[in-house]
Amino acid sequence: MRSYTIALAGNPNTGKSTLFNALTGLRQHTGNWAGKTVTSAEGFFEYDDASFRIVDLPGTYSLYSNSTDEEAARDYIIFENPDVTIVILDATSLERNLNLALQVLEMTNRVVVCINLMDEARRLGIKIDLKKMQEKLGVPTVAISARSKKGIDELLKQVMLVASGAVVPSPISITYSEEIEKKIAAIEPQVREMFGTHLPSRWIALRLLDDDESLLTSLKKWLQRDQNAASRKEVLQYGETACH
Ligand SMILES: Nc1nc2c(ncn2[C@@H]2O[C@H](COP(=O)(O)OP(=O)(O)OP(=O)(O)O)[C@@H](O)[C@H]2O)c(=O)[nH]1
Ligand SMILES: [Mg+2]
Repeated sequence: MRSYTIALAGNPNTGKSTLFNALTGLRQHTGNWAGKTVTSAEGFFEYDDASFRIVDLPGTYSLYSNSTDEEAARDYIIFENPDVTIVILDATSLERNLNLALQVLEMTNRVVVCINLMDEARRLGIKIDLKKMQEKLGVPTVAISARSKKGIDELLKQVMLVASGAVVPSPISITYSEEIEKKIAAIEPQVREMFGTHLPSRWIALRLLDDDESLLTSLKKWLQRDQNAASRKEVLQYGETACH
């Protein structure tokens, strides 16, 4: 059976845990304030002959290093490399929520945008042009009401397409000022040389330009872990050859 990992990212209070519970049958706490997710919970479900591990990340407004929540969510998306990141947006405050979506899209193209609380938006008379949003963002975009479990099937269908590689999204790419773009162009090749294609080099170059100390620490840890993994592999290979 194929198995995939999904991360759930989004602003606080957008219904991530409600969706997580609907998919896994678990009971992550939900609700205003008291229900805030503080650590990443994980659960499992099956869909279309595949098994999915799903990680409910803490809600964040951004993925810069403003808090341990933001660092945890950022590190998960960058270093754990989930097959799909679902970004959940609150349909009633899309403008604010899209900020986080754009940040995730700079980190990975394996994203499905999920607009939740559609029932609430409808009640408030808010209309959302899904097709246009999908065109602009460049990734599959679906609308759901997690609390009443509406739209979940379509969401899973899109998640499966991205997870399996049947759909390879090409997200909107943000162009910065000439000055910043020049600096990115100078740094990015070195970043790529150091981290290969495992990590998003343009995004890392941007964070380095921003002097993101916490990301630097995480990158060092990752390199260490990676080097350890490489040397473990070498030892194992050596052991195997020695045994034959
Ligand atoms: N009307 C409506 N309310 C919803 C929907 N989905 C979730 N909610 C409500 O929104 C509130 C927040 O939901 P949670 O699932 O706890 O949100 P969260 O994103 O996990 O929040 P954090 O863990 O703080 O980031 C709860 O009161 C939910 O019942 C929905 O589709 N419609
Ligand atoms: Mg939660």
